[in-house]
Amino acid sequence: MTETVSLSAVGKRYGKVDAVRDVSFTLGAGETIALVGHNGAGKTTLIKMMLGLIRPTTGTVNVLGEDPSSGDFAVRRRLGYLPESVSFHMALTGRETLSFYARLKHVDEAEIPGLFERVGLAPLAADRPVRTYSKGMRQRLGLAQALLGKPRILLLDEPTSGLDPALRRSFYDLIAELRDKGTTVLLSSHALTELEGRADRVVIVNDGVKIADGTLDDLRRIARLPTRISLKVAEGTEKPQGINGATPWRNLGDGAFETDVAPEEKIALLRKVTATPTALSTLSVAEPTLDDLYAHFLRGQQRP
Ligand SMILES: Nc1ncnc2c1ncn2[C@@H]1O[C@H](COP(=O)(O)OP(=O)(O)OP(=O)(O)O)[C@@H](O)[C@H]1O
Repeated sequence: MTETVSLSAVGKRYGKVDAVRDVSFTLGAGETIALVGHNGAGKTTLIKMMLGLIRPTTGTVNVLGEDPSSGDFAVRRRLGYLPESVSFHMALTGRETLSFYARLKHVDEAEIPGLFERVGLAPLAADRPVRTYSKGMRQRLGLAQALLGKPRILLLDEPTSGLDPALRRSFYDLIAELRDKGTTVLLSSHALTELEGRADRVVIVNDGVKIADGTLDDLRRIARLPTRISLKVAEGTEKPQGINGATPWRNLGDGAFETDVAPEEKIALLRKVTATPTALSTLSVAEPTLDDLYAHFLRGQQRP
């Protein structure tokens, strides 16, 4: 995978605050990465260093082969950024807003109508002042602004806050389309559940330090959290063999049972309980969620 962004031992200190400490990771072309962390964990600071808006106190940042804070405009043109709180000039229309950013970025304004379509802002909305936009519409205008100039790298800070479920879905469809075209997409978010299955990789930061980095499967392997198996015994049948075995099951009443099983024992147990399929009326297997993994890695870091 072609590397587009690389951070090596990066640190950022604001006065007495160590906002980021010794963080290293790389991002690749066509990769969607979730940057996850509590409020104040250092996510925005990391994004601003990739944009060249602030310089690291220690370490180096490399974007498309250049130092983004060197003032080289060519690199910044290839970056799209959606800040956490988008604020536009309320008196300008959506179209005027995008024209303004297109001129700033030296991008051909012919792109603008296509962008309105792409982010689902109707042509009518384009000519209305931004003050009449809903929060979701402003967010979409922000995304259109970030997409100006067909960036190779998109840095999106909390991009789906303010979007309703339907808009979130269309937002992620758009992200998938961009990824297929080779764009690097970094999404900073607290909305862990919606990132599952959408981000190729997850980078977790806490208190300025990177505490985990990998695909969801990698993180599951490292965390070794149990899988929850829940089932219901079909009425009038004997309990399946696996329920009488060594595994401790919680009896939830009404024929329902659940247990948490270690990753390496999961398949063998499933084999046992499904040996007589007619003995079960329901069966579900829940792998640890990104929320569970996040909590696990935070706990690990807090251990002395
Ligand atoms: N300009 C600044 N001056 C002083 N401290 C700052 C500045 N910017 C950020 N910080 C501090 O650096 C730390 C990291 O902040 P940052 O905004 O990067 O976190 P974040 O993960 O983006 O948080 P959130 O999810 O709330 O946006 C926080 O303790 C914050 O108070």
